[in-house]
Amino acid sequence: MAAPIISVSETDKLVAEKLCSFVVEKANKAIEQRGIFTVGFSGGSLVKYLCGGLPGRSTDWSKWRVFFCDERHVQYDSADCTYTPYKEGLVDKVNMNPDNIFPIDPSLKVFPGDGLPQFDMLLLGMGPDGHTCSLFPGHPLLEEKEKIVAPISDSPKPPPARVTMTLPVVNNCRCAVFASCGEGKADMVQRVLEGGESPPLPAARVRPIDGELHWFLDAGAASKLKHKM
Ligand SMILES: O=C(O)[C@H](O)[C@@H](O)[C@H](O)[C@H](O)COP(=O)(O)O
Repeated sequence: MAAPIISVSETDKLVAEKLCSFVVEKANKAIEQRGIFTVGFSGGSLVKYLCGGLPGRSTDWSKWRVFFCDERHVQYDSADCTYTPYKEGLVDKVNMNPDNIFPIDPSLKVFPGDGLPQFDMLLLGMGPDGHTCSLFPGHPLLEEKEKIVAPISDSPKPPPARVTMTLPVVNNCRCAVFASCGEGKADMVQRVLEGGESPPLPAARVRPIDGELHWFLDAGAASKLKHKM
């Protein structure tokens, strides 16, 4: 398991800029090597970073396949939906074929465990409690080993009903990327990256087995790290 590669930028705008350059660089390498780039998006601030920074970049969007690390169990027209702002803020803007973005189907109830998919990249956020995807501290889903996607009905972060990738899928990716900004995340970033807690916080459990792990932070979120980058 590779050690996390931490990049600190002064502001969240610079984080988004650096993050999007990194995503496109990895996408173009994947397309060159395997003809396709499979990526998972998360909700929260990442929507703003990616929709703000990806349109206009030089990549073959027809080779992208977009999935979701987690999604709220709401209809597509709900303000809580993660898919819709990406559809409007990225897919439609770059004329990506809508057939190449795979929203969670809210009508599905069971997510049978298939073979473990390997994503080229999973783009993750971290909540103030150290959650990532919809995997929350102390939640039994953290121990899920069979399902590749699982429902949760008691998310402490509203809305309560969500579906999420599980850790076996997340840790099977080629490259896991966190983007976290703001002083409000500083304590948790320090605990996740330097705390070595047991049991580990959800975001600290993201350690791709054969993949890379990157953290893009702004100065605020990195301000409590003891080992300055
Ligand atoms: O749909 C969601 O709620 C997200 O997938 C969630 O895991 C998010 O990434 C974190 O809560 C961080 O969100 P912020 O970066 O906005 O704090």
